[in-house]
Amino acid sequence: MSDILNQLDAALSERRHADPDTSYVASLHHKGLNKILEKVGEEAVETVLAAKDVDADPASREALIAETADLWFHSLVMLSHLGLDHRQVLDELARRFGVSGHEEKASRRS
Ligand SMILES: N=c1c2ncn([C@@H]3O[C@H](COP(=O)(O)OP(=O)(O)OP(=O)(O)O)[C@@H](O)[C@H]3O)c2ncn1[C@@H]1O[C@H](COP(=O)(O)O)[C@@H](O)[C@H]1O
Repeated sequence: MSDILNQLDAALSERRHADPDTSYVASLHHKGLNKILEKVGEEAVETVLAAKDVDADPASREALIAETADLWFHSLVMLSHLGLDHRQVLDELARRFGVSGHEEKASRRS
């Protein structure tokens, strides 16, 4: 999985300073953080709406996969805009791996 994430992050760095008229990634950076965050929020809502349809219509699984890809993509653009990339997120997931969410939450109270 991280092969495509590595490739995508390299493409995001490379396209950041491209011509906004020919690069969607460059156009997002050009419009700034607020526009990128707006897209992340919009894609998150579209992902939730697509997921709600899956029980009633299994064919909408493809729409859910596409919306989730849009959400991940725009989240990667957000990280890139702020000087971060997917590796820090994967490291954080690795750090949490095997730690029960209930246990972790309880440890925050003590
Ligand atoms: N993975 C993606 C990717 N996923 C989604 N999108 C774009 O994200 C946009 C989201 O769609 P929307 O319908 O929400 O957007 P919209 O309605 O056009 O946007 P608004 O004007 O309403 O804000 C579409 O334009 C998609 O084409 C992506 N654009 C680029 N990439 C990757 O980024 C690379 C560089 O792209 P460019 O910078 O465009 O060369 C590409 O080679 C791909 O690998």
